[in-house]
Formats: sequence, structure tokens, C-alpha cells
Amino acid sequence: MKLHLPHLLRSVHRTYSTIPYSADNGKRLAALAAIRECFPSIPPKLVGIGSGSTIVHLVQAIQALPPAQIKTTTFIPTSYQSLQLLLDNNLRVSSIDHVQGDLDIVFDGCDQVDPERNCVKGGGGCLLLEKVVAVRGGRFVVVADHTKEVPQLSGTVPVEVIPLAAAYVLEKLGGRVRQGAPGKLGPVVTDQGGFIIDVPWVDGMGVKEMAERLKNTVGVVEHGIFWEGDRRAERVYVAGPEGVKSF
Ligand SMILES: O=C[C@H](O)[C@H](O)[C@H](O)COP(=O)(O)O
Repeated sequence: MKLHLPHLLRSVHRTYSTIPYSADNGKRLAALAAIRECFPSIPPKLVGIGSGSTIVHLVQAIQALPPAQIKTTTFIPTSYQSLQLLLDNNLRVSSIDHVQGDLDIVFDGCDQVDPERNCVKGGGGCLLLEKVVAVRGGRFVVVADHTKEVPQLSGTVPVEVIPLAAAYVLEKLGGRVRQGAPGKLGPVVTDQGGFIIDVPWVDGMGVKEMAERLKNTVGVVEHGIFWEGDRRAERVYVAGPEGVKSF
């Protein structure tokens, strides 16, 4: 659903309308809109922060909030990248395994999002902890540029596997072990010590069937489909050349 830009989003758009649109500006616009509309006005206790390039803009937007709105907030990272980002911005951090109960809200990016707000995540190899945090989010808000919006999820799904099970999972599901992160030869090793296999989406298969197929394969720790069976986005902010919409 394309929204008429409310006043708030129009002002965000005006602020950036002199900058030529790019996917990176899109991430920034969508992040600003998401934070302005969704970051609780009563200072939240616990806020989850996803991983990836969009998150950098989200943290900048959080930093721009009035100090009183965040001074009692503890942020929960989903990777070493987001931990470092939060520390660099002097925000208070804790770890998801120290949390009791739900987080107030979780903000994250995505690689694909469909009209039902199902997402594929894990392009940066961080899907496992992202999901562990997302399932504990009272709200789960996803931010993206327009290149991520798709009519239906497809392509490949990142899947985190135990390294010794990689050969078996490849036989069962197909795909390739992700290789060659900058500065690292051989398989990409995740923050939790797993390998990532990019598994092809079976042509014509629905979200539920695909998610269950991946989850039911021995050796798979977690997959990058975020859907109603575990955690679907409650709200998605997408920016494109025309402005920001949410659905
Ligand atoms: O593993 C990475 C995460 O799932 C990211 O949220 C996702 O890949 C989107 O990344 P970016 O914000 O860099 O487009």
C-alpha cells in the first residue's frame, strides 16, 4: 500500500530532496522515518539493533533524538558489527542473553521484503543472532531502500549451518557455501562460528513451505526467512525516488 506521506515523512523527504536519490540515501530516508515514527516517545528500556549498512543510518537517526529519549535505553546488538557501531556512538549496550522478557522494539534491515512483510535476511551473514533478537522484540520494524521490495521472495536464502554439517546440507538443499569475505580466505565464518550456505529458493514454493524445508534439515541452525512462523516484520519502511512509504 502506497501511503500519502504524512507531514513527518514529507519533512524528512524535504530535508533530503536536494540530494540526488541513491539506494544509500534511500536507506537514510527510510531510517529517519522509522525512527521518528516508531522509536517510543517514552524512553524505552531495551531496543534491538540489527546488522548491515542500513543499521548505520538507523543508529545515526537514534543519535539525533533528544538525549532524554535515549538516556535510559540499553541497546541489544545482533552482531559484532552492530556492537561496535553502538559502542562507537557511546550508546549503552547489553547482550541478548542478559535480557529477561521482551525488548520494547527491534529495528533491522533486510535483503528482500514482500507485500506481506516477510523478509529474507542474512546477506551480511548475521541472520542467526538477528532472529534470536527479533523474536524477543515487542515490535519488529524493518527498514529498506526500494531495491529490496519484491512481489515475492525468491533467489537464494542464506542459511547458517554447523560447519561439519555443510556437506550434508548442500546435498539436501543445494546452493553454495559462501566464500571470500574481505581479508578472509575460504568459507565465511559467522559471529557464532557457523558457515553460510546460500540455498536456492525452490521455484513456485511458498514462504511457509520453504521456511519449514530449511528449518527441518539437520545441521541447519537457522535460516534467513523472517516470516509469521518465527518473526515477520510488523512494519516496513521503504524509501525510493518518490519518497518514503510504510506498510
Ligand atoms: O546479514 C545481514 C543482515 O540480515 C542485513 O540486515 C541485511 O543483509 C541487509 O543489509 P543492508 O542493510 O546492508 O542492505
